[in-house]
Amino acid sequence: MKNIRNFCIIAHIDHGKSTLADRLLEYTKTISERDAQAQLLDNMDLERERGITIKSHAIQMEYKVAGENYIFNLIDTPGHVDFSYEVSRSIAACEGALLIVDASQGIQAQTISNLYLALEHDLHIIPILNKMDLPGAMPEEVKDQIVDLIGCDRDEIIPASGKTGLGVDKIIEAIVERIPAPVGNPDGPLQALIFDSVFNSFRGIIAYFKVLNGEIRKNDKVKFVATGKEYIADEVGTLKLNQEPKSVIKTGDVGYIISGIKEAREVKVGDTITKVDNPGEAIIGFEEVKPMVFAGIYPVDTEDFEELREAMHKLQLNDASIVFEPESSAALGFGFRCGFLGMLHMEIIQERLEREFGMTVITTVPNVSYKAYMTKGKEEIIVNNPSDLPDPSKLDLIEEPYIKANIITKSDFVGPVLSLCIQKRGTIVNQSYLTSDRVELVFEMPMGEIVFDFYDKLKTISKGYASFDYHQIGYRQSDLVRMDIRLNGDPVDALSSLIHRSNAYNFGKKICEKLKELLPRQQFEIAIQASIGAKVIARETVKAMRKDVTAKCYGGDISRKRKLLEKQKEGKKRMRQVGSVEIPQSAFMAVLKLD
Ligand SMILES: Nc1nc2c(ncn2[C@@H]2O[C@H](COP(=O)(O)OP(=O)(O)OP(=O)(O)O)[C@@H](O)[C@H]2O)c(=O)[nH]1
Repeated sequence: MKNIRNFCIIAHIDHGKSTLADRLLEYTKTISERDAQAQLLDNMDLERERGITIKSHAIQMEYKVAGENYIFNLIDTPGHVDFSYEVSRSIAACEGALLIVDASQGIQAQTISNLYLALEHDLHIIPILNKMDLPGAMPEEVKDQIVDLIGCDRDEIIPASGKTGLGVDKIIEAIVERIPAPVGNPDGPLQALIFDSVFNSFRGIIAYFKVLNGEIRKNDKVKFVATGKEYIADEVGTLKLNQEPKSVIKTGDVGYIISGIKEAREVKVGDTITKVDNPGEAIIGFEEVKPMVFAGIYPVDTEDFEELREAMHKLQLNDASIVFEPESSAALGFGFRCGFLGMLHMEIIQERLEREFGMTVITTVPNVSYKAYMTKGKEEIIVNNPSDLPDPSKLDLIEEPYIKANIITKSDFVGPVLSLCIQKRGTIVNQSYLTSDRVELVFEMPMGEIVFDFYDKLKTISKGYASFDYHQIGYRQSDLVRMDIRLNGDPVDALSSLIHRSNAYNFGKKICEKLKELLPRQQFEIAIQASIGAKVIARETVKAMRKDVTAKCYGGDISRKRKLLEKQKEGKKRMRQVGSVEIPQSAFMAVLKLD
């Protein structure tokens, strides 16, 4: 145990975590340079393209220092806020963390939030100044920031470059010298923390764990505490480039278990593995991950509903964090109301549906999860879909989730960032200067306001010089109303939204204007209205027009005429009918992109 080092790498997105991890793997000869495809740790296609580590992974290295053999377990953590619970469990499995800061960018919002998580778990921090090879590197300035942030000595900071390999030897040395060995009782009852799981189509779910106490052997009868399920440990082993089966994984070490589990839902990150006889207690800190953002997903072609259902089920096999239930919409037909960890997670699912299953889908306006309390009996109702909101006359109050947002930007942009946040109903709770021209702003704001376009706007107004991170801080009462969109009097359920009363007028007006642009003229006039209850708050009109697609075909070429009519029919399939009005698919997406 004394020669094991468990550590993770924490960094803001794109500060070079994966690249540096590759260098460590090469240096310890865990992989040869030839094996090192662009970035080994991100092995999901989508991840590589997006350059975001979506799922955390772990890999073991062996290295000899001063005649002694060491085992390094590197636990990779996802960098995006949507996956923060996974980050916290990965961190809980470590004793130390490499804190990577891009020398040309300095400390960013996620550097800080991940650092706090690491400090909460008492990890030893090794600060690393990465990308020293860049001409824009500002080592002295960024060192100041790091010293200010974590209160370390200046010479504890290791200058490095994932590109040139600078500093990798120093990092290895520091891992051995500065990160403490794991502690635990090898003779105690088994307690192993699950920090991740992956799906393998041949072997089922593979759970990654760290043994805190006791040991786990092949063929042990084990129990997963939170789910209460029992399994036989068909295979345990360590994670090298591939899985290496072992007969036992002992206290302090990291490994994997395969036990014939078919569904991701049965393996919960944060759960404890113990033995059926002589069980240990659950490790504290387990939380059920809850979806934060909800949206409807509908097949473009209504006939593909069953196919979509199958695809969703398959996705759920390897991504337990997505939830869905069937719903139907007058405008869109049959589909699913899906819950996601966040906006990025939602985009990923949408993309996977397209790529892996060839499904094109319509996604409705996303919303967060609200709590409504009835006047009668104060009954609490969870509202994941605006159309589920009970009649306002029967409602006592509505609550919405709030977040604490951390924004780091240049001092030039403090004004615009402040006004954006205030416009999004945020209140500032702290403002502090990290250096003379970098400011950290802390806001409390409704989560519903950031699901739309907050991040894009923030990037635009700050010319890219703002980083943003958040965590939830509970529910607060709010003056929320349901706004409906009507076309010639018929409500389009898929366009309903829950919104703060003060924003309703503006938002309603914008949607109506946008729809006016998007609705093709039809043979009658179309009234587009935004309403709260019976009260109309905005209105636009699309004038009537008779569109004769064959008008261009003077002359009598019948085949050409037929072709045009066919084309029109094909187009119609992609339209949705509400009452008498046809709505193009793009209209459902367009509300997401309101300026
Ligand atoms: N010049 C230079 N570029 C680097 C260095 N390290 C990484 N990069 C580049 O920076 C970009 C981001 O590197 P990654 O290793 O993917 O960053 P990451 O932190 O793992 O990113 P996420 O997984 O998205 O959080 C890539 O284009 C790398 O090629 C470095 O030391 N010097």
